[in-house]
Amino acid sequence: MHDTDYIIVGAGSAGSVLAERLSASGKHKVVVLEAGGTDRRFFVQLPLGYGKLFYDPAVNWMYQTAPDPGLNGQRDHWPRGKLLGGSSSINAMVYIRGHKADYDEWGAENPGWGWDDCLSAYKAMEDTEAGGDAYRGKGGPLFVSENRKGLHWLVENYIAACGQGGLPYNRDFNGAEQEGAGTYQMTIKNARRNSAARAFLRPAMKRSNLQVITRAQVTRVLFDGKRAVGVEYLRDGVACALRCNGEVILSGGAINSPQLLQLSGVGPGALLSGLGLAVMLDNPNVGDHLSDHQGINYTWRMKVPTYNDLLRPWWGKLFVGAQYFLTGGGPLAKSINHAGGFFRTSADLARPNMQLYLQAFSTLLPKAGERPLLTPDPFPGLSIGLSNCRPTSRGHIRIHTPDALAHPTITANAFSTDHDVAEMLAAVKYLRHIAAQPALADLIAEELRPGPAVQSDADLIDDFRQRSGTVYHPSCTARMGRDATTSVVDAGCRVHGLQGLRVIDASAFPNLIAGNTNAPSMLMGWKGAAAVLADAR
Ligand SMILES: Cc1cc2nc3c(=O)[nH]c(=O)nc-3n(C[C@H](O)[C@H](O)[C@H](O)COP(=O)(O)OP(=O)(O)OC[C@H]3O[C@@H](n4cnc5c(N)ncnc54)[C@H](O)[C@@H]3O)c2cc1C
Repeated sequence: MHDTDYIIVGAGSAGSVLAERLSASGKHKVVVLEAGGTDRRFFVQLPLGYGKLFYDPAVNWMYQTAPDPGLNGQRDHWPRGKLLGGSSSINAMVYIRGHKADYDEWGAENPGWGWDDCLSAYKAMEDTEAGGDAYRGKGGPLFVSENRKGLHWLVENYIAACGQGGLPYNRDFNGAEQEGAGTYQMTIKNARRNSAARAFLRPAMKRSNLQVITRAQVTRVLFDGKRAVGVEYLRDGVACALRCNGEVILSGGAINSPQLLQLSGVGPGALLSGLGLAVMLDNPNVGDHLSDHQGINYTWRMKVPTYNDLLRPWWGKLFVGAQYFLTGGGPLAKSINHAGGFFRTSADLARPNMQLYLQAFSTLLPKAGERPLLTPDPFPGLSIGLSNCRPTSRGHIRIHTPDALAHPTITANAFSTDHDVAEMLAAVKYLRHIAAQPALADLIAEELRPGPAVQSDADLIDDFRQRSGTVYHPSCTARMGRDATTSVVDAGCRVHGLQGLRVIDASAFPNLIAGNTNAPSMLMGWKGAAAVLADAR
């Protein structure tokens, strides 16, 4: 007998939920191995601290993609959380579950993953500030803030402009309908980030049957025949091994889970043997089907003050700091995206294919020696961003060395299909359509990016290839499916062809959902845990 029943690799969105669920009964011993460290850091807890985590290697894997022809040959920066809570500890905290049709697509091939099943799991998971109803849960472990108070006043103008432009107000994107413009609900509680670690892992860490080991990077899954029996990991440079009685569960996220499978001999056989690795299972789907949302911001100089005027000067920083600490309010207590929406680029579409983000500030001009995106501009600026919901471009994750500490090659292949280019072109035109409505147009001084000179289709396309990038939702790299020739795990998240090994995180999404991916990653943890426990009986 070994010291633990389950080993969970990664304490991110899915791993935190899994750890809580698997340890809840007290019957099972669970060990979580997390490559990063604690989430008890000021800028992790402070909601608007988000910007400070973007390039911080202390909490961030800081991946870079291979040069991407779809982005004019540029490499894209891919932040991923490397700490308790994983990416839910560095993300922008927007809480979106996706469109119900996304889940019906999941369920068509994977029993138990259709909308009705996923809806009841979401409802059990949630504690929605706005109150429970047919679509929303109340009393669950995950508090979701309503985010209706203390918003920047330009949110009202934005929602009014969308209405004038034909996109009506929607009170709850996670309710009956996704389409419309409105405010985003947030994983923020009492003015602090409500990561999966805070909502799930930390309360469970009080249990004696759950052990969380930080700064422990798993480098390989150990097998006995075709059964996973443990892992090897590095902790402070020391090689360690851990074996389990039950199962090994990979929750390292959409980049690391396929990387770890490949390092363990599970993946494209020719690639692995070419690197001198023994092939445990030849499955070319491991690391394949990489899906991600691409986004771009349009930015305007405004005639009226925005958060730039408050967040840039020293006196403004002092003011918002005092406001936060004395009242728990103000811009520091919120995400950068107060509002947003979902729209269709063509009336013929059955459901929205684009997502909007309103930011009542702009970050076009980095300070000398500073990375972009960190400092508000020295003039009143406003940005509206958008990202696609169901891109057809697919990339892949592949190791290029047996060195487990090296980052894998990320080939994003952004905008590599005509479909994705055409719908993004229609979408950026729609942004200008919204900005041209009186509720916003009367307040706009000029368009700064891309600027009025960019008008032709060719120039608009070149602009988004030049300026767009990931909106941080890589998924599907160990995708779920019935057929082992097109997928990696089955509907119970079990790796096809092996025993005792599951992948439970965003890599296991059968398809990318329409919206942000923290909620569905936690859903993976919630429903994945139920599958593990069902098999333990
Ligand atoms: C900058 C940013 C902004 C985002 N904004 C939003 C948003 O506003 N709303 C939203 O819904 N989603 C957002 N997302 C996406 C969302 O947070 C992720 O999709 C989700 O957190 C992924 O969950 P996961 O469990 O798959 O992986 P993660 O949460 O990334 O967890 C993986 C964990 O495994 C650990 N790990 C990896 N490899 C190993 C290893 N070998 N050994 C041990 N541990 C390992 C990692 O350190 C990490 O803690 C954002 C993401 C980022 C990066």
